[in-house]
Amino acid sequence: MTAQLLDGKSIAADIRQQIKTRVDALLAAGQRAPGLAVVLVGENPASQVYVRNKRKACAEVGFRSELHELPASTTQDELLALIDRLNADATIDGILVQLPLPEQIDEALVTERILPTKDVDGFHPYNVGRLVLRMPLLRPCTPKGVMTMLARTGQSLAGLDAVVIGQSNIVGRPMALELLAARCTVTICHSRTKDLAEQVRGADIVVAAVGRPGFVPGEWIKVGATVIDVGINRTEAGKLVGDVDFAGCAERAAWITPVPGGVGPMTIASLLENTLQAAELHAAG
Ligand SMILES: Nc1nc(=O)c2c([nH]1)NC[C@@H]1CN(c3ccc(C(=O)N[C@@H](CCC(=O)O)C(=O)O)cc3)C=[N+]21
Repeated sequence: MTAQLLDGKSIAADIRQQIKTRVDALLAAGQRAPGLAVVLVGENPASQVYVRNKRKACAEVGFRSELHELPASTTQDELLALIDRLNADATIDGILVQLPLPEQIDEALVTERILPTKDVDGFHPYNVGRLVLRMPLLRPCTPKGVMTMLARTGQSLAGLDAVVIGQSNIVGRPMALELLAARCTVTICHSRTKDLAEQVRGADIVVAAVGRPGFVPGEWIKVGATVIDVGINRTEAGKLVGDVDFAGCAERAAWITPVPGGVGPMTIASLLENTLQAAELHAAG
């Protein structure tokens, strides 16, 4: 392997340390700790793992977190009523409703019910619109975490060709907007893209967010490119693998993120940053 590792686990630990210092300063000034409410509906085992990791990270930096576990049979109105209560709760700065939700619940409607200043996922149309207009308030966590990692390579992003594979609302689209704001030339590829290999071959930055194990082979990677793997796929053996062929891509890339220990921990670090930012917004009134 020739690529340097973009070690999300270690960058995320740095960020937690910085946040903890700021929380300690808040507390020393007599202010309350930032508070995050996590809402988990149903019993998706992967969601339970993520939620546990998020709450552990909160505890580490001195945030208060509360978990609202609701049965899979929860109605949309019951969930909306909980969000209304959390919106009105002055000790709660951030509300995270873990996705996916059971099919009887409209995710878009739930997302829109969260106050934009408590929307620490950055999924509310208000926050999406702010990002489109290059005046972001709360930014989606995964793309924000990727931008933090890209900054750690020390390279200037202006003028680089970036290819984002995947066009989801939570990763691909906001990722493309972040890269565009950083003055990359951005291409969003998806299942109807005519020649994906050709697009990726020209890219200085490749962000893979497709949800298919090993989807991007090493032969597609331009020598010296930066490869960001957003995929989290669990194999039958219970192993966690990304969307790129790590060994093959690492032979050509200058920088690459591992899975696990790459984008995942950065997503959680960004959630902590957003929760602190929301607390500051709420303290300012
Ligand atoms: N409202 C909402 N917000 C989210 O941010 C959200 C969500 N719903 N639904 C599910 C996805 C997924 N997601 C991850 C976060 C951290 C890791 C993570 O820390 N991964 C570790 C491994 C964890 C493991 O062992 O499974 C790593 O990559 O090293 C993974 C995935 C947040 N999501």
